Amino acid sequence: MTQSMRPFRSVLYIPGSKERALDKARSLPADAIIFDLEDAVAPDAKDEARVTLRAELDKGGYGNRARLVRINGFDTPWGNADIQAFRGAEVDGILLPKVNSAYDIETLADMMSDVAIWAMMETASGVLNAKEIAAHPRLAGIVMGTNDLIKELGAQPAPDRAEIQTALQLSVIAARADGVPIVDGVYNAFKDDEGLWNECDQGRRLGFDGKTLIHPAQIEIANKAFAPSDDDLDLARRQIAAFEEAEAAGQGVAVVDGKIVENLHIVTAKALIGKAEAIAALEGS
Ligand SMILES: CC(C)(COP(=O)(O)OP(=O)(O)OC[C@H]1O[C@@H](n2cnc3c(N)ncnc32)[C@H](O)[C@@H]1OP(=O)(O)O)[C@@H](O)C(=O)NCCC(=O)NCCSC(=O)C[C@H](O)C(=O)O
Ligand SMILES: [Mg+2]
Repeated sequence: MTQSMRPFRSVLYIPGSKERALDKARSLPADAIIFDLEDAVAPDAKDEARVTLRAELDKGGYGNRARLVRINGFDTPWGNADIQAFRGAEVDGILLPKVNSAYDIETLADMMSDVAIWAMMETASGVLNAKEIAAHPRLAGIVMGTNDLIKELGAQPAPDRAEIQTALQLSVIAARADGVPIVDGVYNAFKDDEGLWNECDQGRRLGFDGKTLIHPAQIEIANKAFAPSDDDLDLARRQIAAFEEAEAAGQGVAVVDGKIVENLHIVTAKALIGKAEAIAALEGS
């Protein structure tokens, strides 16, 4: 599946130290997995987690889910060993935490020549440099780190996320300007389904491709929230049919449900149908 068509509705973090969770993930319906060596793993478990995770990835069994490994930063005692351990591993990307500028991507690109690089957007500098980070030729995707961002801003988290709206939007704009996927941050209250749904809905309206998750129970909600609904698809098909009819009659505009439909709406409608087909292909694989 090409990067641009790959669904990223649900992106589940799994601590690299938890063998049982690493195994369970083989049967979970997440679109993508972040195998975490950073914040989900305690300092004294880092070395063992690296070995455990590499062995599990070598065993395989994760199907068509995108597999990203979140390494520790270069400025930590573990970053370099993580890079050595995952050279040549069967993964779809390496996720670098706390990226501040395109220089950080360049540094990792020099150390790992053959793997797609993803960036965590979770520092004030990173957000201010989002455009140059997204534009780096090796950058394949962006993950919001909203916990670290709130911490660094000294902000107070609120249900409407007003404190990070600007950062969320700047990051989406940067990702879209360079055509890379972007997924929203985690919802910490993993037993609060209604709160998760509302935050997924907000993320979808802002333009995110999906949401990062911390618990398997969150997958179904994110998959539903970020998939085109039956009503969306029905409207898209009716728009395409009406526009084709208008074009055949020599007109450049159609009307559906009392609203004008122009060529730009048809581009969106076809992209929506393409997304639904990519989801069906992933779920059927
Ligand atoms: C949050 C948890 C600590 C909860 O764990 P636990 O109490 O064990 O949950 P359950 O008993 O309900 O688990 C039920 C079964 O599900 C498996 N499980 C749990 N979590 C995962 C998972 N993430 N992936 C796969 N499988 C999982 C358990 O093993 C149980 O299985 P079984 O025994 O077979 O029934 C825990 O969910 C957890 O550790 N979550 C991940 C936390 C994490 O990754 N945190 C770091 C990423 S978030 C972050 O860093 C954001 C960013 O950087 C920022 O700045 O915002
Ligand atoms: Mg973080």
